[in-house]
Amino acid sequence: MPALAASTRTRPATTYDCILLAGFGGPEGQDDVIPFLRNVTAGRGVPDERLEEVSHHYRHFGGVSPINQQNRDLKAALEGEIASRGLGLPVYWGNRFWAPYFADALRELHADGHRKVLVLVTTAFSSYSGCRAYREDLATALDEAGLTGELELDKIRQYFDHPGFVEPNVDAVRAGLRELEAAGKGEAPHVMFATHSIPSSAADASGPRETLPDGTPVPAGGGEEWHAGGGWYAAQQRAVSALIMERIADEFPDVPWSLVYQSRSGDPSVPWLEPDINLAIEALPESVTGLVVSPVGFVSDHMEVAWDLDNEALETAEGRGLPMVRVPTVGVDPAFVSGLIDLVEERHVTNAGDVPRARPALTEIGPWQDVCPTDCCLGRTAKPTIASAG
Ligand SMILES: CC1=C(CCC(=O)O)c2cc3nc(cc4[nH]c(cc5[nH]c(cc1n2)c(C)c5CCC(=O)O)c(CCC(=O)O)c4C)C(CCC(=O)O)=C3C
Ligand SMILES: [Fe+2]
Repeated sequence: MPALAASTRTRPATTYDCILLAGFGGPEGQDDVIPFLRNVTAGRGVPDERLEEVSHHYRHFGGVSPINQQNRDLKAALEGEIASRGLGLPVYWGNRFWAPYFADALRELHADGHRKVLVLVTTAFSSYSGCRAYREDLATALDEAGLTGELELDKIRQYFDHPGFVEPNVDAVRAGLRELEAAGKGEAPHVMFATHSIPSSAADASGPRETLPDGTPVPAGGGEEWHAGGGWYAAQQRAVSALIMERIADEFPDVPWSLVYQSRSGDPSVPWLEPDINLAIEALPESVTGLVVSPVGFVSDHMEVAWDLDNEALETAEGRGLPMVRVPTVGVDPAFVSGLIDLVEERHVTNAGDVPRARPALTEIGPWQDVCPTDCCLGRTAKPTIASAG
């Protein structure tokens, strides 16, 4: 392309012609609850008692998970940000486990004439459940919609340490500590970063096995701090949690904190990431005067937050007379929305072969890879995926 054309352009070349917001999905009424849970657990051997137990969480809220409305709100916010930047990229929305399903969204965007899709996943960290499963399910959905080979699907990088994800979390934790202080409980606070537990084997297999995002080989033996215990999934979470605490140290220095896990399921004899948040709350020293819980592992205040934190963890804290403030997830915070569109623009330029944009990353382990190697977050079986190398 002639240099003149590039220099006179006011917006980067449009490499993609639409965005697909890829969500988890959730039930929207009592009749949806069991079919939704069967979708989530299909082929995983999750016992009926567990489905029964989880169905109560949803039943308690009228069978409605807040997650779909949260994704509708995020879609609208992304559309607003795209319009304000003059990017002209329509946003479609599809889910892994509830309508609108991925295949519905792919059929819709294909019928509208789109062919090059940039997928934006509603999870920040790297794991089978948070990255690869979305990529596998999109490959399956392409097949189901008869569109394999018709559509090109790429995915923005996992954004755990992108400023758009980090800054709202920093603000939230800071506000939580101020709230404890205002309530007279800020003398000896503790901060917990809560994230979804996953099987330890899945955690160990999270992220790339052979090649780091910058192309260098993964060190043998996993001796590096970032790779010690829980693979990349836990390493990313440790790094982001530490960063958030560093960011608030000007106002709240030396506040003790911990990374804890929630919502474990499956066979109790199979090891999952620990400690569970409830046990961790019980184990806090008597001297702690107040607890701030930040659900850093999630991007919206969906059921895992509304139930497992706002009911269960809160009850545990109340049980020992400990004031607890659960602070919000990024949701539709303008900084998060704008950060996601920065990530879209970053990819636009990269793929156009134009001058690469800065790839902001606030921890040493980012910026995360744009394209996952084939062995990244590998599950039990290697299924076809979108957006992987080779
Ligand atoms: C890492 C991770 C994320 C974060 C990344 C991401 O956001 O994707 C996440 C998010 C979510 N998980 C959710 C719900 C559920 N997760 C389940 C089961 C499981 N999650 C797992 C992991 C994760 N889950 C795992 C290893 C299982 C075990 C079974 C299996 O291997 O598949 C089950 C089945 C019942 C149970 O066992 O609890 C349910 C109902 C909802 C929707 C909430 C709402 O409705 O508002 C959301 C956003
Ligand atoms: Fe889950």
